[in-house]
Amino acid sequence: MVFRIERARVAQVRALCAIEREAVALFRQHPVWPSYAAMSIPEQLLREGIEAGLVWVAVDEATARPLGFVWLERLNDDQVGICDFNVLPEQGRQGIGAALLKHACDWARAAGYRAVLLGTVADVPWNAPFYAKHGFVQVDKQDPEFAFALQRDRDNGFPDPLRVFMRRDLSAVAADEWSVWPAPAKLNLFLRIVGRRPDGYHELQTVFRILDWGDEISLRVRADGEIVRASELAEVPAEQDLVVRAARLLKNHTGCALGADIAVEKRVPMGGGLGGGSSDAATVLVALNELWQTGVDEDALAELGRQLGADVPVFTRGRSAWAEGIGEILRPVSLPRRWYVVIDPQEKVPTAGLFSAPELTRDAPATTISNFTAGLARDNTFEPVVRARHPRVAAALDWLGNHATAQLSGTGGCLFAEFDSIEQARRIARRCPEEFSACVAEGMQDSPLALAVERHRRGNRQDLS
Ligand SMILES: C[C@@](CO)(OP(=O)(O)O)[C@H](O)COP(=O)(O)OP(=O)(O)OC[C@H]1O[C@@H](n2ccc(N)nc2=O)[C@H](O)[C@@H]1O
Ligand SMILES: Nc1ncnc2c1ncn2[C@@H]1O[C@H](COP(=O)(O)OP(=O)(O)O)[C@@H](O)[C@H]1O
Repeated sequence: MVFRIERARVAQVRALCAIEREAVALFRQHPVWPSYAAMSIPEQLLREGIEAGLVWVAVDEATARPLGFVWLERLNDDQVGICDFNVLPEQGRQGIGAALLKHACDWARAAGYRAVLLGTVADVPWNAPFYAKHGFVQVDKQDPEFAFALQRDRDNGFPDPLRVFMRRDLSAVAADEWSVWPAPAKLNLFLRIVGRRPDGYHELQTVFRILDWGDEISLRVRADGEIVRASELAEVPAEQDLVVRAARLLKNHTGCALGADIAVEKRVPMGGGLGGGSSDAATVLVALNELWQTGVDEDALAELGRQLGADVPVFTRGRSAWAEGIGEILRPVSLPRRWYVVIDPQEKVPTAGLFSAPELTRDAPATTISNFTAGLARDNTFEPVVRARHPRVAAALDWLGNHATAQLSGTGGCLFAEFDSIEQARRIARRCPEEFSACVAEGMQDSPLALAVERHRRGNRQDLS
């Protein structure tokens, strides 16, 4: 069997759940069976894992049929856990499990995590002994970090003596190895155009909320000084790609002699008003500044970002913020913990075209942070223009508007609604009509990029000490 490992897709959720049922059936004669038989993977959770890029699948090279998968979860800023891991029993003994496990651990290390943890069954060869063969060591299960998992076992009737927890430590990545960095999406929680500058650019007021969901950038330092894009992006030649332009800009600004290979895993719809391209650029600026050790400070990185696009500085600074000017005058705002259903109506909405629309309101009344915080400013100046010009976006706004307060992000076409709990958001996302796509994301105070920078720095410091 020739197989390859790739990131799982949402369309594979059912197939992965079926693999889990088959793999679990191996425990039919085992004391854990009653608790395993009663449980199955909640499809929505697996779907969210896939959207977060935390699930990898082994597929048959010839037929693309899924043969096994591994699913990681973030436990805290420095550790990931293996949430689930299964290979079809008929495909055992071909190295599929070992390859999946290696892939997941390699990714965690490249993302700066310091350890992978898991809970498994002590006495079957394909569980604890398999992990031991791949570098995992048993840890004290009375450690408070496992209290939650042990309680869950008790609730599910899992026999306690058969449970073991294991851990594999990871070393920090060197600059000439691939490292991975998040490029989170943003929402505009409101957006008003309050004026126009002599150069034609529009003055706006907005609140950028950074999400825990977005693209992923892989970087590897090159000694030859070249900037090389190692992934394809539909309709965007390498020279115009914001990630290449960001790397060149930082290189020219600092005179750094090093180069970089850059690969982008795109998840954020392009031109959707979620700032995906801007965030990719910001991540390249911030992460290369770490890897090249060029020491550019936060203000100077934001200024470089501004040269690439109005939305870039909020991502380099890495905090949800109130914004004015063309989006570059930023003030951090403290926002309550909220979850969002983000809908992609799958319609391209051109930003420049909307800014030049004659019917656009360009003199909306300016508001204040306290009005926004009091819930008095939730409008988006572009919404009526986008509604009139883009019927699919209007239909998506109407659908979401039947369940919650629907808002356009940026110039659209993506839209969202805000919820007090993740469960409420999931309930609505599940009902999304097939012609659109929906995902659930949490609003962040600090950007996942800022957290990743801290994680990589901690890792390097610990390895040095
Ligand atoms: C309006 C926002 C809100 O987040 O929309 P989205 O792009 O996210 O939908 C952004 O500020 C957009 O930022 P960004 O997408 O980086 O815009 P840029 O590349 O700088 O500009 C694209 C074009 O939009 C127009 N433009 C953009 C920003 C602005 N404040 N006034 C403008 O008139 C200009 O014609 C410019 O050539
Ligand atoms: N790395 C990139 N990712 C996305 N878009 C890019 C990138 N580089 C250049 N672009 C161009 O920037 C445009 C706007 O991208 P994006 O930031 O995704 O949307 P928006 O500004 O609506 O939030 C895209 O349509 C594309 O032509």
